[in-house]
Amino acid sequence: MKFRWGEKYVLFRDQNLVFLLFFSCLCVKVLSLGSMSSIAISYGENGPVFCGIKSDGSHLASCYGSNSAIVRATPNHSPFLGLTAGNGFVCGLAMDSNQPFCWGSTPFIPMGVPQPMVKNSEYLEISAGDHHLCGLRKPLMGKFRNSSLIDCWGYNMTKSYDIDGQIQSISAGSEFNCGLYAQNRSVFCWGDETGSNVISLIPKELSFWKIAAGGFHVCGILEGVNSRVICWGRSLDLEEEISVGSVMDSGQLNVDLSPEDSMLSVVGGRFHACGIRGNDRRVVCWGYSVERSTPPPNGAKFYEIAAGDYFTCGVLAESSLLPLCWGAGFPSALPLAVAPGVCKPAPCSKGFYEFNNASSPCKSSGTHICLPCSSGCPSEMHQISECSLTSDRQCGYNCSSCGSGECHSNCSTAANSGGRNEKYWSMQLPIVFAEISFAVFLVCAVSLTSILYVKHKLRNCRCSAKSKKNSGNGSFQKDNGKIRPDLDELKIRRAQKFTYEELEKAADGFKEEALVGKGSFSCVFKGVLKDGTVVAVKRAILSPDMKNSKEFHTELDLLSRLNHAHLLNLLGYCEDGGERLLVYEFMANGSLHQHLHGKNQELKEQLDWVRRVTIAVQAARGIEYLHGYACPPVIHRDIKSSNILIDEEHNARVSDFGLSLLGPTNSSSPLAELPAGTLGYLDPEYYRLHYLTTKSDVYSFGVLLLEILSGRKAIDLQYEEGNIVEWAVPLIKAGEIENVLDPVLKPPVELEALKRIANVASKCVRMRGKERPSMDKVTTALERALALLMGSPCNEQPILPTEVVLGSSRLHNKSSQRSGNRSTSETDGADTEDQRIEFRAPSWITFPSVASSQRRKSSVSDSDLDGKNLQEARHTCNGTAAADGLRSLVEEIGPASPQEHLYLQHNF
Ligand SMILES: Nc1ncnc2c1ncn2[C@@H]1O[C@H](COP(=O)(O)OP(=O)(O)OP(=O)(O)O)[C@@H](O)[C@H]1O
Repeated sequence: MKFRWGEKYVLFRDQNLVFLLFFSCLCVKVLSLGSMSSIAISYGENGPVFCGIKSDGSHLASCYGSNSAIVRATPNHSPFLGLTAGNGFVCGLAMDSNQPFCWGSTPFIPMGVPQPMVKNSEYLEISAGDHHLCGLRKPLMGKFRNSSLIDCWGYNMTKSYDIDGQIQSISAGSEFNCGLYAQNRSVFCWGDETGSNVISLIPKELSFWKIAAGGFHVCGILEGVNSRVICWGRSLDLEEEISVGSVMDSGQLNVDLSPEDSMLSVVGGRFHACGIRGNDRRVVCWGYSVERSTPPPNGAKFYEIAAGDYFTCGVLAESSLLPLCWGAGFPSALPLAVAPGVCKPAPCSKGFYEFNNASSPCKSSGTHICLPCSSGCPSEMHQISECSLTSDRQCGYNCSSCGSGECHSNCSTAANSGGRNEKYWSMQLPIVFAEISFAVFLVCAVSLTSILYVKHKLRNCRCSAKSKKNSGNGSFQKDNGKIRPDLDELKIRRAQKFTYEELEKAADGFKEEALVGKGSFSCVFKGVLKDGTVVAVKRAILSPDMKNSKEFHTELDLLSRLNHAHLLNLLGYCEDGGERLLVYEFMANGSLHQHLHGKNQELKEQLDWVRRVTIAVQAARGIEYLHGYACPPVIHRDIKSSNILIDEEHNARVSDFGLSLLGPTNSSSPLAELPAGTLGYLDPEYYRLHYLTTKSDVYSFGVLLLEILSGRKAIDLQYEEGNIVEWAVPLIKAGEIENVLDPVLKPPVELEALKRIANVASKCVRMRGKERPSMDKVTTALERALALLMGSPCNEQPILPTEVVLGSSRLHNKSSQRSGNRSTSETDGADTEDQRIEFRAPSWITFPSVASSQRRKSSVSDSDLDGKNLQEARHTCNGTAAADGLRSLVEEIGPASPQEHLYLQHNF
C-alpha cells in the first residue's frame, strides 16, 4: 500500500502493517481524545470546556467551561455534523462544506477558518489530538475507491496520507492517530509512540467495530457477540505495559485493566478509559484515576460519552439529554441539552436503532442518529422485545425472583398499575405495607423537624431584631428609622479588612489601565491580591463632607450578611480616612448590559437563548433569596442589566446593593420610602405613592426580562416607543411575541418557552404591585421555561441547571479567579451611548414632583469607557478628581427634557 507523507511516498506491502513514524518528542504531554461525536471536551491549562451539538435540530454547537477563548468564539450560526476537541481548541465538521472549522487557541492549527487540506476537499469525519487535527476524506470514487485519504494539521502532523484500503473511522490520541479498516476491521496507527508502544502493540489478528485512542493507549471494542474491550499501549495503571501477546496467549484479558462486560462505546482519557456497558448503558471506567476524582454517577445511563484528560462527560440516556461529567477538573454547570449522536445520511444498519424524540436533532431529512442496540439485559431482568430499527431492546424485571430494592419497587409499581395475581400479592403485600409505613413515618418525621426548625429560625429572626432594638447595643441598631446590623460584628464575620495601601497596590495604584467600570458613586478597578486572587475593587467617590458615604455603608452592611451563589460576593473592605473601598470577586465577563447593548455584536450573539434564559433564572434566584430567605428581607431597589454581572463560567450574579434596604416581612405592609432607582426600571407605584415592597424589585425584574428577550434597552430614545414596557407589553398581549424577540438571534424551536417568559414579564410590570407575582413564582416559571427551551418534554418539572454551581461557585475559587483575566478592552468600551439615557435617581435626591424628579444621571455607569466618556470616567476616577466629579454630577442633574418626560410618564 502507499502512504503519502507530504511529498514523500512510503510503500507498504501489507495493509495490516503498522505505520510507524517517528517524530521528535513533544515535551508537554497533554492528551486528546477520541473520535468525532456530538460532544467534545477540551482541556489544558486554560481550563476544561464541554461542547455539544444542541438537541433542537439546529446543529449549532454550544460550549460551557472556563476557557473563555473557546466559549466566546463558539460560532453562533454555523451548523455542524460533529465535534472533536484537543488542548485548548474545539473543531466542528461544518454541515454545509464538510470541512473542519476550529475555534479556541492553539498555535498549531489555524483557528476560525474552514480548512480543507486540498481546495474543495470534503471530510467524513475529523478527530483532534493534543495539538493536531486529522480528517478522513469522503470515500474516493472510480479506480481510487479502494484507497482513502487522511489529512492532518498541527504539531508534527501536517501531512496528507494516502492509504490503500477503505478506512471506516479515525481516532486521534495524544500524539498519534489510529484508523479502522472497513473491510477486515483491523487497526493501524501512526505517529509518536515513544514510551507507549501503541503502534508496536497493536493486536494484529483481532477485528474491532470501534476504536478510541487515549493519551498513551488505544482501546477497541471487539467484533462479535460479546463485544469486550481490549486496550493496548502504555498501561492504564501506569505501572506495566499490557502485552497483547500475553493477553492473547493466556486467552483472557487483564481484568484489572478492562472489564469483561460487553460495551457499546469506549473512550480514552490521559491514563484512563471509560465504556458504556451493553446491557444497562451504565458507565464503567478503568485505569488510573487522579486524586479527588469522582466516580461515574451511580445508576445513570448514557447514550454517548467523551473523555478529557482526567475526566469524562456523557449525555444522559433520558429525555433531558443533559450532559454530566465525572473524574477530576471537569466543567460544572452544563445547562444545555445535547444531541446523543451525530446525524448520518445512511439508514441505521443492523445492530443499531434510530434515536428519535420530540425535538428531532437531525435537521436535514434522510439523516439519522443511529445508536447501538443494547445487548442482553441486566441481572434480574429478561428481554421483552428485540432491538428494532426504531427502538432499543426492552427488558423487564423477573418479579418472581427479585433480590434488589430496584427490582422490588419496579415490580410493585407494575403490579399496582396492571393488577397482579394473588400469589404475587401474597408475596408482595407485607413488603409493600412495610415500605409504605416506613415512608409515611419518614415523611412525618421530616415534616415535623422542618416545621420546628423553620419556627425556630423565624423566632430567632424576630427576636434578634427586637431584642437588639431594646438593648441598643446588640448586633442590630436603628439607623434613620431602619434596622441595621452591627457593622463590626458582621464585618469581622464575613469580610476581610484591608489597608488602603494593600488595595492601592493590588489595583496597580488605581491607574486608568486598571479601571473596569464606573457607577454613580464609585469607580471599579481590577486588582490582584497578595495571594494571587483576582478581585474588583470599588472605590467610592466621596463628597468632601463625606455625607454620601451612605451607599458604601449600605452595601457593606448588606453584603456582609448575605450569601448566595447568584449574589456578588464581598471579600473585604477598607475605611481609611477619606477612602471607602469594597473588594469583590472579579466577574470576568462584565455585565449583562455590556453583552446585550454593547457595540460588540459578537458578544451579543454569544448570548443565545439558553444562556439568556439561564442568566434570567440565576438572577431571579438571587433576588428570590433577597426577598424570601434573607431575614428580614432585602429590597434591592436597583435591579437592572448593568447590575447583573457575569462570571467566568457565564453564571449571573446580582450586584450593587448601594440602594438596598431591609424591607418589611411581607409585601402588604410597605415601607414609606422616598423613591430611588434607575429610570426605566423604577416601579411606578413606588414612585407615585412612595410605597416600597419587594414587588418593586419584581417590576424592575420584569423590565430586565423584556430587555433580555428583546435586546432593547429599558429606555431607548431611538425608537418611537422608547419605553420598553409600553412597547413590548401590548405586543405580548396581542400574541405577537415574534415582534418582541431580539432580531439578532434566530427564534428557538421551542418558541413556546419564550412566550411563557414574555407572559411572566408582562405580569411583573403590572401597574399594581399586588397583581404582580412574587419572585419565587417568577423563578419557578422561568425554570420551567428553561426546561422547555432545552427540549425537556416534562416542563412541569422545574430543572435546576445551575444547581451544581450553587455553592461551588460560591467557594472562593481562587484558581478560577486568578485566571479571570478579562481584558478591559473586551468589555469596556462596549458601550458608549448606552447608558447615557439611563436615568438613576440616587437615594439622596427627593422627588417632590414629576418635573423636578426627572434628573439625568451623568454617570458613565457600567462601562461607557471609550472615547470621550473613557477620558471623563478616568478623570473622575482619578484621585483628587473624584470630589470634583461628584460636584459636577450634582450640578449636572437637572430637569429632564420634554422628550424624556414623555417616556418617563409610564414610570411615574
Ligand atoms: N465585581 C466586579 N467584577 C467586574 N466588574 C465589575 C464588578 N463590579 C462592578 N463592575 C463593573 O463596574 C461597573 C460599575 O459598577 P457599579 O456597581 O459601581 O455601578 P453600576 O451599577 O454600573 O451603576 P450605578 O451605581 O450608577 O447603578 C459595572 O457596571 C461593571 O461593569
